Amino acid sequence: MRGQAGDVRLYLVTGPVPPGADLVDVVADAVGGGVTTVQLRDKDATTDDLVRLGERLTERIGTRATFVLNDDLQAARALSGAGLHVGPDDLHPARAREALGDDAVVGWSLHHVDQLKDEAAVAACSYLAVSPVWPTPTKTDTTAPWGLDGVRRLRDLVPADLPLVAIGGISAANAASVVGAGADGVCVVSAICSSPDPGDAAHTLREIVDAALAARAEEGR
Ligand SMILES: Cc1ncc(COP(=O)(O)OP(=O)(O)O)c(N)n1
Ligand SMILES: Cc1ncsc1CCOP(=O)(O)O
Ligand SMILES: [Mg+2]
Repeated sequence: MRGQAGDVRLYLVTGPVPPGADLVDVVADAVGGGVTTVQLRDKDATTDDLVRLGERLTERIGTRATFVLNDDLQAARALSGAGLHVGPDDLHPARAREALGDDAVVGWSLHHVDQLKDEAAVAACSYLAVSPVWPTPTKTDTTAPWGLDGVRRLRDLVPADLPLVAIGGISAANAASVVGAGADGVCVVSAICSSPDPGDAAHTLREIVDAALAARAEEGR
């Protein structure tokens, strides 16, 4: 059972915000600008920290965006309705599905094409993520970047009804090319979190993604 992916068109993964800015305000502005899914990611936070911050974030976001935790199943379980994003070195997606139930959003990063041979994992997921498309200073411990050819290759291999998002080095300058290559949504950290105006950055990205999805639909792809 895959659960519902929710709307993955513009997917914000949290990261460092400029000095003096509050992450909750940044995320709220970004959701106001058009972010459809928010992932709380802080590799240094404890489960308690994540739950406390998750409560503040979900209170501000309400039902305007899907909310997902990175890596931490316990934190996801503590936050009603939260989903979980895992990678191949984390909890297996089928275990996350069992723990969170049929309706939860469960996402899985694709680092290697061989991961698609794990049918139980793919079947448990609400979406898959091409990770990373390009190298990025935001996360340096990645496997080799897929590039746009990798996005095309994975879109051909992943079941057509399973949303495929893309992450890593994506900005307003290249988001359309990622959607053109077959991604159903783009995930960003710095393009929004490092922006002096996160709401405007999200609005610009959302317009680009929506236009690229519409162009793809018109071409019948
Ligand atoms: C949407 C999305 N895609 C990929 C990742 C990376 O996950 P992972 O490979 O497990 O690496 P960490 O984020 O845990 O460092 C992601 N978090 N979100
Ligand atoms: C969390 C994560 N997973 C793969 S790349 C990445 C970071 C993406 O950050 P940015 O959008 O700033 O390139
Ligand atoms: Mg992980």
